[in-house]
Amino acid sequence: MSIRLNCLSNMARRLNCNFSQWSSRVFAAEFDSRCDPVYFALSAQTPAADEKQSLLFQKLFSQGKAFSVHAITDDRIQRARSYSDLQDKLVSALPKSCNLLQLIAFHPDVNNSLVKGFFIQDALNNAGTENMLKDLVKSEEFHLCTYVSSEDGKLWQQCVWSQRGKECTEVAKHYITVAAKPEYHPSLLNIINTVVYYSFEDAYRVLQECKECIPESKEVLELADQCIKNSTKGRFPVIVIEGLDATGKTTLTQSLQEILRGALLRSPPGCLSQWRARFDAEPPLIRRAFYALGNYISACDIARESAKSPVIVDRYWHSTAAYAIATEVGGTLESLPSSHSEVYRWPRDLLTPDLVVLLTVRPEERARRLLARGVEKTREEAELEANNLFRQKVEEAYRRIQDPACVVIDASPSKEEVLSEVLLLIQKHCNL
Ligand SMILES: Nc1ncnc2c1ncn2[C@@H]1O[C@H](COP(=O)(O)OP(=O)(O)OP(=O)(O)O)[C@@H](O)[C@H]1O
Ligand SMILES: Cc1cn([C@H]2C[C@H](O)[C@@H](COP(=O)(O)O)O2)c(=O)[nH]c1=O
Repeated sequence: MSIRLNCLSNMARRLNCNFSQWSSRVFAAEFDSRCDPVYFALSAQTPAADEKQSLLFQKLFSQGKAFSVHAITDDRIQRARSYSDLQDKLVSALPKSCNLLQLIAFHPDVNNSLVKGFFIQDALNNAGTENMLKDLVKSEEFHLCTYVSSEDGKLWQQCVWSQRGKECTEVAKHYITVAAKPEYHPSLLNIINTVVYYSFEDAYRVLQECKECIPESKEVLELADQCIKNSTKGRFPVIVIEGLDATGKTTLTQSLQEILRGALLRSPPGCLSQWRARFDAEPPLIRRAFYALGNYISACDIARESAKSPVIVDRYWHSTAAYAIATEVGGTLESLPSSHSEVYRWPRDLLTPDLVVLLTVRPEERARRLLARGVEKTREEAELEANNLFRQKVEEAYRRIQDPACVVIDASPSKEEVLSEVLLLIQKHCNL
């Protein structure tokens, strides 16, 4: 009995922590990934009704009844998974008349303060939508906001609903005001140690926290436990080949292995293959920790093999960080962290290769190669094809990673030409 009470009070504390700071958050609603989000804040005081406010209200509230839902538990694993579940539920359960947008809530300049959620505009004011959303908050992992206007329609308020016992109750109400656009896209607040991990321990900790809800984590952790920490390179060179899908990495790495009589490794390593699909289905916090640990396990193999021969690696840290950053950062290419941002730094405890080559291919040629190959695509690969902006973001993030930075090669020419150019680079950088 006392254990159950403890659990309940812990849960209340977890929920309260995010909730108590709710009214000091800024909100960003993403209407179009190519434009800036629409920012708003909350106020206990009646704000002045001016033109900026009415433009904001038009954008937010002219498309029918509006709602928002956020996953609010303090447990980061539970929050990330609840958000994913919420997305799936909303996509499948909301009526067609609803517009579903991402709505993030954050404290400007406070790292890891970002809470993800959704803003829903229901053009047909379906009564069922509100009931369905109220049902959702029953689980206590979420809270729901409804939006109401003053009688003259000049002001709007956000009402927060939370489950109290058997009732879904209104627990707070604030005016909505315009908020200034922050200096950096708010998604940058949650990059470090949320989608990009800079040490073995940080990635390891995430999977440890998942042991209960994802039993496969234990097996991945066991493999990670076996790898030697801070493994260092042997006397032979280590060459990493990076690039978007279908830029020719497999083709080139196989040729290099033959010519240099080296070992060919990849990240994530083969020993993790059986769990890859399982972790690909998890939210970024968990999925990216899996890939990060994959690099440390690969590093162990690289250390061993580079004592015997040159080592060629098909994808490594650059891929892990570039895909994570590009997926997480909303908005345009300009929203990416600036070139010298700490998000592009190399983890201090990860074995550093001698040379990293980034293969770039003209988009039309890449599309031709993807089509010619015709194998099954991951969701990300499909997105890369469909979404030119995402492709540019991944490639730009690759180019910004430092120490070691990658050497960019145009891999659009023939296989033979690409190979000889990379061999020249290897000679220059690795004394081979
Ligand atoms: N230089 C080249 N010119 C023309 N076709 C190429 C060249 N390099 C590779 N290809 C072809 O493009 C396709 C993709 O190449 P490959 O599998 O080597 O890419 P990849 O980068 O390893 O892809 P992924 O990351 O998705 O595994 C293959 O059909 C391959 O034969
Ligand atoms: C290594 C690594 C890969 N990914 C993603 C990026 C692509 O969508 C696929 C490509 O993998 P493949 O094995 O080369 O076909 O996986 C990632 O997100 N993070 C990583 O560290």
